[in-house]
Amino acid sequence: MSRSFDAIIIGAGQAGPSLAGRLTAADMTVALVERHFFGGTCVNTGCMPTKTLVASARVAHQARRAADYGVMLNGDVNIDFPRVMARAHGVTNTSRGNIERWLGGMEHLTVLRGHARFESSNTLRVNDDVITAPRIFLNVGGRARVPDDMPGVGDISYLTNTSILQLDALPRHLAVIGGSYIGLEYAQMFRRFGSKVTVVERQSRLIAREDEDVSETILGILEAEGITVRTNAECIAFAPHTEGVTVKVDCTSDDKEIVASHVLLAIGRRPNTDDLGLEHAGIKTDEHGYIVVDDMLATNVPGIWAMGDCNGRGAFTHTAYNDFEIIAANLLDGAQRRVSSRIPGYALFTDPPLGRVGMTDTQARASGKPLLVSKRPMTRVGRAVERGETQGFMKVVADAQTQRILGAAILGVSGDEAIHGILDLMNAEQPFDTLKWAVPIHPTVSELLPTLVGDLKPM
Ligand SMILES: Cc1cc2nc3c(=O)[nH]c(=O)nc-3n(C[C@H](O)[C@H](O)[C@H](O)COP(=O)(O)OP(=O)(O)OC[C@H]3O[C@@H](n4cnc5c(N)ncnc54)[C@H](O)[C@@H]3O)c2cc1C
Ligand SMILES: NC(=O)c1ccc[n+]([C@@H]2O[C@H](COP(=O)([O-])OP(=O)(O)OC[C@H]3O[C@@H](n4cnc5c(N)ncnc54)[C@H](O)[C@@H]3O)[C@@H](O)[C@H]2O)c1
Repeated sequence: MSRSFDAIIIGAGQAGPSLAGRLTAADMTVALVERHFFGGTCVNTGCMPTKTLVASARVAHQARRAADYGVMLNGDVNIDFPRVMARAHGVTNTSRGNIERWLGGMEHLTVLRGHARFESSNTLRVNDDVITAPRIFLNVGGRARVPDDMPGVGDISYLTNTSILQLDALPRHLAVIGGSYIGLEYAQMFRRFGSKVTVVERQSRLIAREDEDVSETILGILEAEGITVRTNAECIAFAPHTEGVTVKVDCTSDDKEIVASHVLLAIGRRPNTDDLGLEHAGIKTDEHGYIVVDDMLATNVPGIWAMGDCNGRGAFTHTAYNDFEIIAANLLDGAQRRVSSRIPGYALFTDPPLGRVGMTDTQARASGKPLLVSKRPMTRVGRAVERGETQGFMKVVADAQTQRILGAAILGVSGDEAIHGILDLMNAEQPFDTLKWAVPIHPTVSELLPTLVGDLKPM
C-alpha cells in the first residue's frame, strides 16, 4: 500500500518518539517506523538494564562490606542471578510498555512495525507499505561492533551488550574485550555478582580517552575488587576450549592466554546505516558509516535529518535526546540551535562513578590556553568519608584569562550527580568565581565545588 505523510521518522529510540510528539502536536501526519523494540538501545539493551544491574551489584558489594559499617549479616551474601536479571528485564519492560502506550495514543501518528529502507529521497519501503513524505528523520541508532579481523572470532560464541542480557546463569569466568564504558560497567557488576573477570584492552590503559590519573585510579578500584586487567593486548585471538574459550592476549608468548567461560565484546559500536538503502536517497555517510550532518543535523539531502547515535555527533542518550530538541526547536519554534553549542557531559557508571564535563587536562593543555588547575582527593570530602567511600578525586581545569571552566572530572561517590554543578555553570557561561559565594548544602560532594575552584592554581 502507498501512503503519504507530512513526516516520516525511522527508529523509536531516544529522539524519534519525542519528535513524533512535537510534530503531531503541530498537526502534522507522521509515520514512525520501528523494526524491533520501542525505546531502542537505551531502554532495551543499554542504559536501563545496565544501570539496573549496576544497582544490584552495588547492593551485593555493600552487603559484603556491611561489617565495616557495624551491620552484621548472618551468613554469606548470595546472588540469585535469574532474579537479578528479572529485575532488569522488569525495568526495561515497564519503560518499553510506557513508550508503546504513549505512541499508541498519539493522534495523527501511524506506527509501522518493520525494517525501513529508502527507495528514493522521499520514499521508503516497510514490508508491503511504500511511504512517502517531504520530511524524513533518521533515528536508527547503532549496534555492537564485531571485529571480523580478530582471529578466531567466527569460531566461538561471544556475547554482546544485547545477548549478555539473555544469560540465565552467572559466567564462571567472563573475559571482557574492551576497557571502556560497556566493558568496565559489565566487568565490575559481574565481578560483584561473583564471576571471575578479566578485562582485555588493546590500548596501554583503560578508558584511554580520559586523563591518565583517571585511568590509573579506575584500574586501582577494579583491581582491588579482584578484576584482572590486561592492557596492551595487541594480539587478541580466540579459540574454542572444552571449558569455553581460549583468549590469547599477547603476540609474543604462548602462556599469555586465558581460558574464559564467556567472552563479551565491548569494543565500540557501529551505526545501523548499512541496510537503510541510503544510496537510493543519495545520503552521504563517513568512512565509518555515520550519516554526515551539518550543525543543525540536516543531511546533504534537503528534507532529511539524522539524530542520535547514527550521526556520529554523540553516543549517549542525552545527546540523542538533545538532537531531537535541536531539530524540534529549529523546525517548529523558529530557533537557530546548533549541535556545536552542546557542552559534552557524560558519566561512566562504575562504582564509584566518573562524572565528566568538557575538556580533559590533556585537551586543555593542547588548546594552548593559560591554565589553572585544582584537584582534591575524595579522602578530603566529608560526605565520602562518612559514607566510607573515599576512592577517587575531583578536579577542574580553567582558562586563567577568561576565568571560565574548561573541564572537570569527579571520580568518586555521587560524581555522576555532583558534576552537574560544573556543567550548569559552564552552560550559564559564568566565570568560576560565581561559585565562590554559593552556599551549598552540607554534607554533600557538591559542597566542595566552591573550595575546588577556590584552590585553582597555575598548571
Ligand atoms: C550497554 C550500553 C549501556 C549504555 N549506557 C548508557 C548510559 O548509561 N547513559 C547514556 O547516556 N548512554 C548509554 N548508552 C548509549 C545509549 O544507549 C545510546 O546513545 C542511545 O540509546 C542512542 O539512542 P538513539 O535514539 O540514537 O538510537 P537507538 O536507541 O539505538 O534507537 C534506534 C532505533 O532504530 C531502530 N531501527 C534501526 N534501523 C531501523 C530501520 N531500518 N527501520 C526501522 N527501525 C530501525 C532500532 O531498532 C532502534 O530501536 C549505553 C549503550 C549501551 C550499548
Ligand atoms: N555510561 C554511559 O554513558 C555508557 C555506558 C555504556 C555505553 N555507552 C555508549 O556506548 C558506546 C560504546 O561503548 P564501548 O565501551 O563499546 O565503546 P568505546 O568506543 O567507548 O570503547 C571501546 C574500547 O574497546 C577498545 N578496543 C577497540 N578495539 C579493540 C580491539 N580490537 N581489541 C581490544 N580492545 C579494543 C578501545 O580501545 C576502547 O577502550 C560508547 O560510545 C558510549 O557512548 C555509554
